[in-house]
Amino acid sequence: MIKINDFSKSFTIHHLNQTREAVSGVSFDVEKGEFLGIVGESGSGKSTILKSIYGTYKPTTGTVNYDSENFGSVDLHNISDRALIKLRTKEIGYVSQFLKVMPRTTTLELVINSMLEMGVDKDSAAVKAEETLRHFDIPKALWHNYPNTFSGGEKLRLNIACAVVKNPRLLLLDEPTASLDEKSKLKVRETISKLIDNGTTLIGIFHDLEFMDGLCTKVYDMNTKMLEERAV
Ligand SMILES: Nc1ncnc2c1ncn2[C@@H]1O[C@H](COP(=O)(O)OP(=O)(O)OP(=O)(O)O)[C@@H](O)[C@H]1O
Repeated sequence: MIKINDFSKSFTIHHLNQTREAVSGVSFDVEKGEFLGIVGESGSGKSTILKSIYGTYKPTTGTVNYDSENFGSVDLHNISDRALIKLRTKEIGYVSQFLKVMPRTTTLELVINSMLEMGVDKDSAAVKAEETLRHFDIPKALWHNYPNTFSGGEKLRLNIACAVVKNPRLLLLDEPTASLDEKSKLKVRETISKLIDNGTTLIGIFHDLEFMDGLCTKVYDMNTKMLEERAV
């Protein structure tokens, strides 16, 4: 479903007039229904790879190919903005540690909107949104609040809720268990397990990959640049 070939990314630091290489020489592929974990030390370029799969960054060299339901096989960096938006709405989800808040949008509305943009009707979206917020232990008292005041863990749980209600074909997870307590981490693990059962393909960055033991089918190590199969 995803094929990354000889990927590298450099950033230009304009005020220093410098170019910095964030990552280079990365190649791997992920088949439909697999769960790839990316490991490596801080600053090794894990998030940069994930953001490039989401189309936020363009690679400096190499290609990122995706086998899309709507468009067939596409090079994610040679498609139109409109196609990329459609992929993000309908096919590819992204969970980061940082919540993207919308002005004057409550927590409940944020989750409902995630589904409305996919074409789900308003009543079904409202029912599913409440069910999902309950599942991720976001207290009802917070549903009508603006989430910009949420704690780190509440924001992360809301981010995951907004992504999973859309039932994406491919879900990118950037440290989805960072700052979560054991109970919330178990919820995330349970959710990932359900997504795998539903055929979702996942690529995730985890500091404690052991927590995903038994779920991860492959691990890419940024230090060795090796892809290793895992028994599940
Ligand atoms: N937009 C950017 N502009 C300039 N440098 C960047 C940018 N994004 C990332 N970098 C640099 O690229 C390198 C890789 O960053 P990245 O966030 O991908 O690492 P990471 O492995 O995900 O780190 P961590 O585990 O600490 O989150 C770092 O040195 C970072 O400073």
